[in-house]
Amino acid sequence: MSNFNRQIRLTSTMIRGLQYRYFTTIEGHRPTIVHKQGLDILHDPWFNKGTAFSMTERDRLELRGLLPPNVMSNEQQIERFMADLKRLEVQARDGPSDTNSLAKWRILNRLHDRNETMYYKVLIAKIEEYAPIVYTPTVGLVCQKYSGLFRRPRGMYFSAADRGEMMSMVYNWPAEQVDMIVVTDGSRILGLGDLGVQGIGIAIGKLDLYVAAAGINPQRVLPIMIDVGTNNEALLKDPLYLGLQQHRLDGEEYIAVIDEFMEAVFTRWPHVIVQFEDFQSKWAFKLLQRYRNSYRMFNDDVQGTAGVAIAGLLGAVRAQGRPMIDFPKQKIVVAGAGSAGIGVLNAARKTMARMLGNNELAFESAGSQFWVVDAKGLITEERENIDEDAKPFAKKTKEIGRQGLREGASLEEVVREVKPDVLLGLSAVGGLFSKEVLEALKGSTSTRPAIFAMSNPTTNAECTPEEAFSIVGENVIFASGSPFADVDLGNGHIGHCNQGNNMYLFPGIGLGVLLSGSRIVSDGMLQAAAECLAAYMTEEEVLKGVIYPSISSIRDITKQVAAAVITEAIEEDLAEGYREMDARELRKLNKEEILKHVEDNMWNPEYPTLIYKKD
Ligand SMILES: NC(=O)C1=CN([C@@H]2O[C@H](COP(=O)(O)OP(=O)(O)OC[C@H]3O[C@@H](n4cnc5c(N)ncnc54)[C@H](O)[C@@H]3O)[C@@H](O)[C@H]2O)C=CC1
Ligand SMILES: CC(=O)C(=O)O
Ligand SMILES: [Mg+2]
Repeated sequence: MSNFNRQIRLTSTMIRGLQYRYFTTIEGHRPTIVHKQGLDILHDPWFNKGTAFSMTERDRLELRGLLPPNVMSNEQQIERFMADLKRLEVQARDGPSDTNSLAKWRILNRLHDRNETMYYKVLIAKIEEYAPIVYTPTVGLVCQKYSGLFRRPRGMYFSAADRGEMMSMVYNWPAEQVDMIVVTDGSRILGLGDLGVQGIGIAIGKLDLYVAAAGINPQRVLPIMIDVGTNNEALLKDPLYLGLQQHRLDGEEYIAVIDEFMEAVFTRWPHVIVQFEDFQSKWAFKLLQRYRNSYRMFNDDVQGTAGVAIAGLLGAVRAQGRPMIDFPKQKIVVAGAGSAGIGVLNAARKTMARMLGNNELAFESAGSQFWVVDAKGLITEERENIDEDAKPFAKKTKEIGRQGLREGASLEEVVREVKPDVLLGLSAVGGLFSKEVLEALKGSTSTRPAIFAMSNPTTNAECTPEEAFSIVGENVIFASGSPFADVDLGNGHIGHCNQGNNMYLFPGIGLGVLLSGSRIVSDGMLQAAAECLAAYMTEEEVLKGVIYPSISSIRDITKQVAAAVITEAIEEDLAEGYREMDARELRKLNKEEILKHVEDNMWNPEYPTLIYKKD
């Protein structure tokens, strides 16, 4: 090729490259019109790009001179930010500490308050590192200290003092459209109990995952705290506590507040989805039954946790080298009969019953596979004042007599006599799976017993992976609610620590419900989400004891879960569509197209080109 021809070819390649960049800029990053300039832009976290404003944009927005002259690329900006966080890691020579984690949370939170796009860029890119900061375990610490940490409000507060006002105050929120609300009354935050108004931290953390994992637009999420008081005596006495300093409302008064809140948010945003989070068990089930057929809502602790547990339990069966259909043969001991434990028990029983033929006999037979232990020991039909929700799982006196057990038997006794395949903890009691309990589990009839220490945060885990692998054996399957590092078992063997947390489902459930346009969240949609998560793991992975995916793939898992939820909504004739895709269009899509539709609707943190126009 002559030099001339080479030159022509090079030039046309360059032009094609330029055209490509030009067109992708137009297609992918439509300019955004802003009505502010100068410092007002820099102080608005939604539009602020900090040092990444280009020179032309600085001119357009009257920013010239308000920023240091060197324009940074996105990558350089993140590098500068990370250097700050890395310095903290070097300082923490003794490993992660609460002080260190809180310092990281502060740094990230400050980034959120000045540049939201970059905050989500960092969170998505480094989700493995920062999910434990914005979510469990650090979010627990943040909630405990929230009255001191509070600087800028994030979300809305509806209090018992706002009765009669909610329908109008909901219009104080600036966004015309809200897709996702996470609401708590702060009565049971993780395993940390009643934290009152400070519980808003968990709603914020969950919504950060909605943005990072499900690509819900951060301008359309709303964390909400319903402050009906607190029964936490320390907070009631603390002069710096930010919430209502009165005991919690109860009974009809409490329900009236929640009813008013639901009516207000659904009146302003009829398409919103409301996720109930960390309500004490006493109310979790009642509110779920009250609203689930009339509002687009679900309870994450009851329903999200159940789906994640089912996926893990099915994974454990596969890890034993058995087909999933053998699930109904598993003997399962559950420690904890609160919202999470009972949610898991109901879902696991239904799953087993379906596998056994889906009739009354199958349902009865499935029930006999569970032994439930709460703070008073084994629950049997002899239990006085038994909770209605726990009643279906109370053991028959005759049956447990044959097993050498009795009402109130200790967890250790139950594990020793039952020799279960699975020991699952949702008790909020750190260390409940003591040396004695784990020793008893060594007698399990399973080739590969599974331990789910699902309580949060880390200090509330029923046992650590080190304890599980060292006491029960290297073959054990282990999952915990909060993240733990894998365990080096020596000889090149690694004991894998799975994170069994509802974060693998709630973002996909929310996104799927949103895009399907279904007016309710049906059991079938939740089941489809759980099955999708279970099927995500390959045979090779589960045989290695890996029953949940790595959090680094959470955006992909969420996409798949959302697609499964939409597909089920279509099958159940519940899909009504959302925005430009109505129900008729949605029904025409095949599997691949549904996945693409989900992906196309996931928000990505990219700086838009800003153009100024006078108001
Ligand atoms: N990994 C995950 O995705 C999730 C984990 N959780 C965790 O589950 C835990 C429990 O949540 P809820 O059910 O809402 O709480 P809850 O307080 O309503 O229930 C706790 C249950 O544990 C029982 N319990 C207390 N002491 C016990 C003991 N010594 N032995 C056996 N049982 C005992 C209680 O009697 C009660 O039935 C929390 O730590 C929470 O963080 C909850 C939802 C999701
Ligand atoms: C993970 C979660 O939802 C909980 O611990 O309550
Ligand atoms: Mg929760």
